Amino acid sequence: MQKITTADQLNSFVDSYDNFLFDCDGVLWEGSNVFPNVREAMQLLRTKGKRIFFVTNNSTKSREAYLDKFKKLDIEAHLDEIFSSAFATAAYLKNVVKFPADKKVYIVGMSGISEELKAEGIRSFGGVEDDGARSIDDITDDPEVGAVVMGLDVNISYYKYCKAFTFLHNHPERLFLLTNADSTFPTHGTLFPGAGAIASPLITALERKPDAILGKPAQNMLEAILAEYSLDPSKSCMIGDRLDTDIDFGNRGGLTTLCVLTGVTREDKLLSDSNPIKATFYIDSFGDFASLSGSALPN
Ligand SMILES: O=C(O)[C@H](O)[C@H](O)COP(=O)(O)O
Ligand SMILES: [Mg+2]
Repeated sequence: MQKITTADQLNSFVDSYDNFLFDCDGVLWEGSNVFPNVREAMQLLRTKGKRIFFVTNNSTKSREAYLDKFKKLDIEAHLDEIFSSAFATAAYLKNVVKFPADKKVYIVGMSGISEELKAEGIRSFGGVEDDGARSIDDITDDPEVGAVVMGLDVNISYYKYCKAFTFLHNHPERLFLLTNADSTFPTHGTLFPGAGAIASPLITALERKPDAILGKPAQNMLEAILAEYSLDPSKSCMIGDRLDTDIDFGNRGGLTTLCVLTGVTREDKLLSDSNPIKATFYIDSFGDFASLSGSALPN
């Protein structure tokens, strides 16, 4: 695993690939805080004619909402470049499961999931509608439920767990899907519980594992991107901050991988003998693409 620290190493790295797939949280930004020189680094790649894709496990926003975020943060992005675990989950229900029209999905998560399901013509309920303090007294089963989908939910509650449990307990025929299983969420200058941590209480209560987890490292999104854009994996690089999602995702797909140290992974963890997931390369930050090549803004 080589650390990129010089202009020559960076130029040789960038010139070796045509396509760059970016994780978002922990690579480009933390919340709405764009890391230094990210805009300039992204512009450098686009100026060199590189194909850019964004592949996020964050299911709280739809692709449209992510496009708005990119615009607000002044980072060039196009809708067909954006892939999220909410999108992957909706596509899985539509194209793989062939989810029946007379069934609906109960969501524990945020608007990204309901909006992507709606875009695929799949009926859903719950999500942000169930936010706030609610009584569990009136929770009953609903025979129309065909699946429960869980993702990062910053407004999680016992009420939501009870509803999801009710729809899945003693109903093995109903699908239990996670948009992603990230253990932590890099935000507010620290780490908070992630989507995987949010799902654990329900998994424990049900004594049942999810039927599918659609985000990275699952290959669903990568297969969709490679096929849709006829990308050559050997000329493609996945850039991420989490080893068990981003880097594993790229390694499994035969891509080169670059780990950045601005998110959840620390250099000592990355380099430790106990770490089973190795990246091809690593770098302190994606913004170093600009600072090393001399196209960074002055501090
Ligand atoms: O808990 C989560 O959902 C993840 O921490 C978060 O969404 C990761 O997003 P990504 O780093 O894949 O953009
Ligand atoms: Mg990340």
